[in-house]
Amino acid sequence: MASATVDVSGVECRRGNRTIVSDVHVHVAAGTRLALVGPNGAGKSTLLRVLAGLDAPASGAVHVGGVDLHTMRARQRARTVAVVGQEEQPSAELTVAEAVGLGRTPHRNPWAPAEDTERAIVDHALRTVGLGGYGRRSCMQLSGGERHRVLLARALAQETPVLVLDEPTNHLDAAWRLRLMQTLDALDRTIVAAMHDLDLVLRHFDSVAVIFNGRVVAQGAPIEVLDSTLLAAVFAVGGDVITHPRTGKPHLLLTDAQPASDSPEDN
Ligand SMILES: Nc1ncnc2c1ncn2[C@@H]1O[C@H](COP(=O)(O)OP(=O)(O)OP(=O)(O)O)[C@@H](O)[C@H]1O
Repeated sequence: MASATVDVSGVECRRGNRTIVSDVHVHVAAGTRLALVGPNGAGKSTLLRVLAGLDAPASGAVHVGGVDLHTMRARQRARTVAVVGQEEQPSAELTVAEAVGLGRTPHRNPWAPAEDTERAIVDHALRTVGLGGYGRRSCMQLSGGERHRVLLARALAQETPVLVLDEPTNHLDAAWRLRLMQTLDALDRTIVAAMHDLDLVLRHFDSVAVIFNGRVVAQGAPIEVLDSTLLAAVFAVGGDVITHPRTGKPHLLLTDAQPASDSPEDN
């Protein structure tokens, strides 16, 4: 498994007859991490579903490693992109190991019994998300954060060159947020993730694409893109990047929010 480039060219996403996101052009270099950010309802999840191959674009194309994702057969696509959705839950009827083992489906002959190497991959993925001793437990007996870590383990076990994650730090406690980011940092995979925590984006992503009103309004290195002008215009918040006095790393401190508008935007 090697990481792969992701090229999004002229993508438009629709829900029914409504255009949610249009004219998206993004290049993600192999082995790098791109964060999609934007306010609630901006279109991040809608775009991610297209980038994961779950939905077809209304126009434009997504190429992974130079191959059109939406013309791949299902098995090839599942060997190319692993995805964890925002509200996804592992099936309550499965044990933790079975739920993670689903990530191996695209690699296995469905009639073959689980081999040692397959088990080792599942065990390794579980240990990576801190659930090493949980394999035989029912998914029903897990907390919300643990269930989310099962889904991340399933995506890791899928061993795809590309990971698509919709708000992967939601449901996670403070330590696991940081551990997850450090785990993603260490992976040689191309990662596209919708993120609300802009501070984590600043330190853990190579690039950021800002979606606002269905358009990518800015993209580039997080430290350059997430300045106070953009925070005010897109997120309606004040904020500044400061350097941590001990680590020397940049942190984004949000200061205040502008009053909310309560009129839904219908386009
Ligand atoms: N099935 C649907 N049919 C019609 N409109 C939809 C549907 N799903 C989402 N939308 C609309 O599409 C827009 C984008 O939704 P999306 O879930 O992609 O936003 P998001 O940026 O991921 O938001 P959040 O940060 O709240 O998760 C929203 O205005 C939403 O109301």
